[in-house]
Amino acid sequence: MSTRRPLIAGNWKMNGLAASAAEVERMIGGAGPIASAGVDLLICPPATLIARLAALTTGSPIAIGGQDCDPRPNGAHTGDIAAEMLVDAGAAAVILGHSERRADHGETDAVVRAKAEGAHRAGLLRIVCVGETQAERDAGQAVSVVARQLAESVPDTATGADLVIAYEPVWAIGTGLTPTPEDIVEIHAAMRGLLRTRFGAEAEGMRLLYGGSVKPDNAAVILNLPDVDGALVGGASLKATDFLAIAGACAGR
Ligand SMILES: O=C(CO)COP(=O)(O)O
Repeated sequence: MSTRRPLIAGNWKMNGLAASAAEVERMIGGAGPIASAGVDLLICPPATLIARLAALTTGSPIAIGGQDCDPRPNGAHTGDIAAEMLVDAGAAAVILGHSERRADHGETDAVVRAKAEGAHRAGLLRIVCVGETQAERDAGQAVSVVARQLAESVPDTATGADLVIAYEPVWAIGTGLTPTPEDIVEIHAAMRGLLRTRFGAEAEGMRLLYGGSVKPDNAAVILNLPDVDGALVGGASLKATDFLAIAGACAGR
């Protein structure tokens, strides 16, 4: 068993209104034993809820994060949010390069890398997402696509303490489909190897999350795989009971 602290992170995507605070209150209510078992918990709501939920979770085991940030610290960029603003609102982490942003907003590896530099400047934990499409997997390119994204999206400043990678195969997101355990192990082992080659001993501290249709009923199998240090959970992170069940499966490893 590794010494890395597992992380269960929830990505709420474009979901959540002020009333969602009640769900987070329920999460706080069940988080104690999970945190005591050494599992880190993070919820990444839409930007509009960061300050509210950061205030709510202060003193609890649940941290709050953003879902994106601009690379620049401030300026005339209407609608964009700097990493420093996420910190100011109470965020401790940020998700970067999610496949939905890569697809919806044309984010390239170079853009994701610049955003990760911005997050570093602001002192945020960076969760960089990688993952192949169905067509890429069918073409036998899953490992090479992830290797390229890892090489080009992760900045040289990455450390074990401030970089998390989330492997999220695009075809597994929101579909109820997941890779086989063997396929997850193959990708995570490849990622660990590439990070070791590039970052040496720092790579041992970098947490590798799996994401894509993680649910209470598959969490235990996935979270017990080698080099899986937690999960990035979409739909199931919107409900306290599901999120806590997944995190509980992690605590029980
Ligand atoms: O994209 C995801 C998390 O970032 C995964 O979403 P689902 O868990 O809803 O498949």
